[in-house]
Parts: sequence; C-alpha cells; structure tokens
Amino acid sequence: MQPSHRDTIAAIATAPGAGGIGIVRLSGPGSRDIGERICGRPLAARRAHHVRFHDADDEVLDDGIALFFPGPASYTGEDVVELQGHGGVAVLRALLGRCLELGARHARPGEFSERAFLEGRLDLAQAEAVADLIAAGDIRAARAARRTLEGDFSRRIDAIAEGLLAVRVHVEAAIDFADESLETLGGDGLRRRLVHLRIDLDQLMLEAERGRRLRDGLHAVIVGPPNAGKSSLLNALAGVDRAIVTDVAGTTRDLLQEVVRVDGVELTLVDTAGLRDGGDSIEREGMRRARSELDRADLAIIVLDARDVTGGTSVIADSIAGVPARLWLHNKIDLTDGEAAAVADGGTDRHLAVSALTGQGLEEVRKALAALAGGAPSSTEGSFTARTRHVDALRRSAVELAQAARHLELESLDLAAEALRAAHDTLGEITGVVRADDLLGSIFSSFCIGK
Ligand SMILES: Nc1nc2c(ncn2[C@@H]2O[C@H](COP(=O)(O)OP(=O)(O)OP(=O)(O)O)[C@@H](O)[C@H]2O)c(=O)[nH]1
Ligand SMILES: [K+]
Ligand SMILES: [Mg+2]
Repeated sequence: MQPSHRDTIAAIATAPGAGGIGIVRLSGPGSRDIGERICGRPLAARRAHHVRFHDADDEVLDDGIALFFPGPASYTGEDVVELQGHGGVAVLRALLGRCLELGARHARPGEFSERAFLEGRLDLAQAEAVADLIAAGDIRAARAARRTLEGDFSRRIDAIAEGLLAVRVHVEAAIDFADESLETLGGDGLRRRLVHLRIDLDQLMLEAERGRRLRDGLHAVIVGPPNAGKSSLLNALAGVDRAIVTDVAGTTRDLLQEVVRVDGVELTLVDTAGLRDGGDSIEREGMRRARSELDRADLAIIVLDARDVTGGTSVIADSIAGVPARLWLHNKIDLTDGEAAAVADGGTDRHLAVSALTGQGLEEVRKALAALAGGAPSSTEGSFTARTRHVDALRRSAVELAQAARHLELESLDLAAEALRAAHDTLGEITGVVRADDLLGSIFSSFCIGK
C-alpha cells in the first residue's frame, strides 16, 4: 500500500466528558515538531516532561505531561506524541485545535490502529482485538481479547498457513512432473499432511467459535409451547417484569429481547411466541419470527410444562434441530409434587427441572447458561476472542481444504492447487496478509476516535 497515510493525525484519545486527565494524541512525521511548538521546548524520547501547553498567541492553555515516542517503536510505528492535560472538554478541544493549526489533520475513528496495522506493528486480527478489548463487557472477554492482541490467535493461523504453503509448494512442483504418478511424487505424504491440516483447522474453528461467543455474548432464544412459562422464565432470569405474563395461551406475540448477566457473562435472551398449530394471523406471524430467530441462535432454551413434556415437544422439534446447543427446562415443577420428569442429559442437550414461579432450580439454570456462554471459568483459560468474520473465513478455508483433498484423490493436481491457494488466501484475510481495502474501512470505522 502507498504511504498515503504519511500526514500527521491528531485526536482526543480519552473518552468525552469531564475527567481528571485528558489526552490528545498525535501520530505521523510532524508529531514531534507540533508537540515541541505547543510545549515550547524540545521533547526527549520516552521521557515524561512537565510542561505548559501554549496557543498561537503564546497564552497558556493548560499544563500537563508531554511524551514523545519515536517510530518505529511506538503504537502506530510512526512518531507519536501524547499531550496529557486536564480532562475538561474545553481544554482538550483547544489543545486539539492548536494541533490542527500547526498542520495535523483530525484522525478518523480507528486511524491510529489502522496505521499500526499498515506499519506492520499489529496484524489485522490483533488490531481488531484492540477494539474488542476496549468494548469488553466483562473481565473474561477482556482477558481473551488481550490474548488475541498479543497474537495467540494469529500465531495459530500463521502455523496452519505455513503448513498450507508447504503443501502448495509440493503440489505445484508435482504439476511440473505431469508424466509421473502422484505416488512416486510423495502423494501419500501429501494426503497425510492435508488430513493433519484439516484437524488443526477444525480445532482452531472450535476455539474461534468459543472466542466469538466470548466477544459477542451468547444469543439464547426461549421457545416452547404456549403457556409453558417462557415469559415467566425471561422475567425470572432478568430480575425484572419485562414480559407480560398471563394464563392466556398466546400472550406473547412479538420477540422480546433482554441482555442479562449470569456469573459475569453477558448473554442475550429472546422471548418468543409459543409454538403450536393454528392460532390467529398475529400469533402465526409471532411464530414465524420465533422460528427465524432460532436460525441465528447459539442456544435454544426450550421451556416445557413438566406435567406434559411430550405433548409440547412435537411442534418444536423441527424448529430447534439446527441450533448448536439446547437447554431443556421442565417448568412448573411446583405443580408436580416434586416429581420432575426423569430425563437424561446428553451431548449438546441438557435437561433441568425448574419453577419460574417459585425460583426453584433457577440457580442451576444460571450455572448452565454461564457454562454455555463462555465455558466454565476454567475452560476459558487460554482462550482468545474472535469475530464472526474470522470464524467465517476459517469455515471457508476448511471447505477449500476438503475440496483440495478430493481433487488430490482424483489426481487433479491443477484443481487441487487452485483449492489450496484459495484455502491459503482465505486464512490470510484473517490476519490481513490478503485484504480488500473496503474491508479495512469497515473494520476501523467501528473503532472509537483516538484509538
Ligand atoms: N405454578 C406455576 N405457574 C407458572 C410457572 N411458570 C409460569 N407459570 C404460569 O403459567 C402461565 C403462563 O405463563 P407465561 O410466562 O405467560 O407463559 P408463556 O410460555 O410465555 O406463554 P405464551 O407467551 O402465551 O406462549 C402464567 O399464568 C404463569 O403465572 C411455574 O413455574 N409454576
Ligand atoms: K401465556
Ligand atoms: Mg409469553
């Protein structure tokens, strides 16, 4: 990329509003000169200077600390200056205004991190982790974003990309010896390496998916037959009377969303219209919305009346088939003489007995939700955050890899080489080795100003 970013940018780097300290940050070739003119003295590298900040008429705007980080060993890789003054809006605006008068340009959102990426200080997944760290809603998500920022995720991508490159080189070389059989050219070893790459990729995809849930929170949809107690459950978990509860079947028609925190993990709960055959046109629209909400669910929480478990299951079976995980709640156990239906847990399905009315069993539900949202605290040890974009790229790469294996089986080396190149490029999208400029724009524009 052309160094079109060779101008000097400036922005208020602290959150807007009043605060003890506020920081104006500069990056680019003019940073040092602008900083020194505002401070009225030379700035030594990586030293804290207590200075007065001056305006154009040499009036004192504020006093504070000035820091100069020469490139390339700075956040952006360019010369960076930080002016730390008092955290008032007027003072910081005046300080920023003075930087602009002296030749800096106002930074776009995320432009400091974008420069860090363009200067090779961070790869794309790491740069995204900066924003994820800032936005993290709980300490587990923050720690996981930190690991991505430190390169834990990128290193795993790079290792697979390296393995892929070696296989590509091998296949491309074999193409040049078209008259020999693939076996004599080490075809067996090639296939084995491909199998190993597939295993590594699948494992990374699982972890990235977990990392995505840590970042985005779990999207859980509450479904079940009418009157099973879905809205009562939402209210009980949210701790507020959010949804209307009545004994009339078909009370809930529209989707109702509530973000709740269980054990420090954030998850989105969506209450839906009860699923049954028939119903009026409004209720049927509600059921359609419930079903389409399930398409993007990480978890289905199926609420059944414990007194009639089988009766309620048949209408919902189809709708929940594609959801990655299911939590079955046998509700209203207060009406069953403590005789909760005997049901076994298995695989991605869990069964719990509760009463949304009395609160019995709710603690178990909270634990199960926390475990599903981020894994148990111990299982998030070492995990990193990822984004939907990353998971999607891993998935596409795995598809190409499977194609390559098939072509190799049929000894179609050209097609295998093509699929391997695609798999390799797709991985490169994650770290930004391969990139489209509009992708960069959409990633960095979601950052806050000054980062
Ligand atoms: N005894 C008892 N009653 C409950 C329990 N949970 C819900 N109910 C009652 O069951 C009725 C239906 O509850 P809702 O929460 O409206 O059920 P819903 O599944 O949202 O119903 P729809 O929105 O109509 O599909 C209400 O009268 C609730 O008070 C429970 O655990 N025990
Ligand atoms: K109801
Ligand atoms: Mg309801």
